[in-house]
Amino acid sequence: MSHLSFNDVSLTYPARDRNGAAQLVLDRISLSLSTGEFVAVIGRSGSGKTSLLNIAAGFQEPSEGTVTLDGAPIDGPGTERAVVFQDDALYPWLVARDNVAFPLKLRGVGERDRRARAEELLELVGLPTAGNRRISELSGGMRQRVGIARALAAEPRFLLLDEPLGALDSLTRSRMQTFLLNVWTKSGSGALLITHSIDEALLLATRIVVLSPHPGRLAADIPSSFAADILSGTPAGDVRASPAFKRMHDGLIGLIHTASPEEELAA
Ligand SMILES: Nc1ncnc2c1ncn2[C@@H]1O[C@H](COP(=O)(O)OP(=O)(O)OP(=O)(O)O)[C@@H](O)[C@H]1O
Repeated sequence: MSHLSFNDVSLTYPARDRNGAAQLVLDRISLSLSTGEFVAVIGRSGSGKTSLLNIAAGFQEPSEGTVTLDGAPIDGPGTERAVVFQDDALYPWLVARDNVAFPLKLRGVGERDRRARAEELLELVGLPTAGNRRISELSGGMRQRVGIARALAAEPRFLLLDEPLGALDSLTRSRMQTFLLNVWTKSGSGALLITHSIDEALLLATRIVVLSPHPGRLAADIPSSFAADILSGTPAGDVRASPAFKRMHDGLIGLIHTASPEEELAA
């Protein structure tokens, strides 16, 4: 089992100009994520969710504290942590298969092996016949699946997901939530999901972390069992309709309220 840990992580952005003030965005965050866990981070806009993910990805250095992978400090991006963004960021000049195979090419995997692995991954994400299709011929949901397949190609220990379903229509988003849950279970990785949707956090996560804004502080870290219900076959609609789900949903809204009373709530 692997562990990705934030140890007393703070982040301050410098003042934008001479008259501005430096901005403390994350304040002493300590949080650990293991493979086999799915942690969703929720909180008001500006609470530092994306900054937290960027630090885990190695795109942004913390001002204080460290992020460690199995005890060793990370000092930049690495193939053991794959990132999926809201915007799929695929290479439009490559067909779907070559997009998925790209990280393998970087690793020096031979053409035949990368092709076979890319086909396997496309099958895993439910696109067994899309290998030769151009990115422009794929729907938004299909593109996100290709993006997820590409993220899985390097066999990362952790998937860092920044609103990966945020740009999809609500029907596609619901389908993709169940899909993402299944792919995550099969991959054996750990997942860190940034989402604006409390509903999505409840359906997918084994733990829900709430950040309070200005500066971002850890307001709550709560276990959740609805993802296990979905994985054992309960339809998402039934899970959502259960009194326990509604109670937890209301509880999280209350928590975000308490953490940021002056602001409007997430949907
Ligand atoms: N590169 C940057 N330079 C200066 N300030 C930044 C930078 N990136 C983000 N910020 C500020 O840091 C704060 C946290 O931003 P961040 O994007 O991490 O929050 P978030 O919770 O993900 O927000 P949202 O839900 O709106 O995406 C915001 O006030 C933002 O304006």
